[in-house]
Amino acid sequence: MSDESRPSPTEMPPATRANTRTAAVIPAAGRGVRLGPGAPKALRALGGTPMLIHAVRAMAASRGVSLVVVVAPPDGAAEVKSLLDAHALPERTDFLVVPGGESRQESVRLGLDALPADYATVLVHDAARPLVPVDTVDAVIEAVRDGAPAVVPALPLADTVKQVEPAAVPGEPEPVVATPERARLRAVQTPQGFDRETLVRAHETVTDNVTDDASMVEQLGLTVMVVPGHEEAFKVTRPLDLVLAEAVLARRRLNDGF
Ligand SMILES: Nc1ccn([C@@H]2O[C@H](COP(=O)(O)OP(=O)(O)OP(=O)(O)O)[C@@H](O)[C@H]2O)c(=O)n1
Ligand SMILES: C[C@](O)(CO)[C@H](O)COP(=O)(O)O
Repeated sequence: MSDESRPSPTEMPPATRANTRTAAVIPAAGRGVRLGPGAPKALRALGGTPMLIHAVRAMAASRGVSLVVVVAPPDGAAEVKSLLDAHALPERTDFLVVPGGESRQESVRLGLDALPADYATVLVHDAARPLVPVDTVDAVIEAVRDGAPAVVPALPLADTVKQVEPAAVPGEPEPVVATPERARLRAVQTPQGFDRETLVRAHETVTDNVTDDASMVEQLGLTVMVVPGHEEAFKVTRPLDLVLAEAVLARRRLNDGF
């Protein structure tokens, strides 16, 4: 629905208006094992500021997001609360901090459990994707509000992908069993956007441990829609990703003149 055809908030009946509210859940409870030893990944510095603060700002930059729920490392909720207090964040946005769980799936569920009743749209955004541009966030929200039960931002792949028979011994050559048609493949990012009831049902129904919320909705038999992702929404997973993130941030600061 375009902005012109959507009723303005004051024209909507109260129930509908309340139902358009969007909250962002940020799972930030991971250790970051693949990044190497150190503090939990979300608390590590990027351009001198914790990665989590960048991710929170990226969500709060969208005028569609009025609540951010940060899912903190299990023993780090107090530290995360202090960090949010210490950094400038938009006044129009509310913040909640809850302790996370053993898996990403559990952390997201704990974030969902903390949501007040009047949020009908939920974004789930990795703290490990600190540089997602606001246009990507807005595109995901728009597609959910237009009626999709689940929306993911995604990019076409740069590399050909092979499906293999995994080697019994790591590092040994692996036989290729298929080459999926690259034009039909997409690399999925976050924020992923959901009709809240759908995401809650997915988390209640899917018991095998999956890291991608949208794939849980697929398991319900519902269609997940894809909107264009962004190169700068990459996930900081390994050490080289942190080098790239520092470079992207430095370029932004240069372009912004500070
Ligand atoms: N128990 C967990 C595990 C992961 N996450 C979050 O899920 C997001 C995506 O996970 P990933 O990048 O894989 O982070 P880690 O699990 O920390 O990474 P690793 O597998 O390298 O330890 C991150 O923001 C991470 O903090 C979480 O909230 N709770
Ligand atoms: C949700 C996600 O970021 C989509 O690409 C991804 O599934 C997270 O996976 P990870 O195993 O936690 O890195």
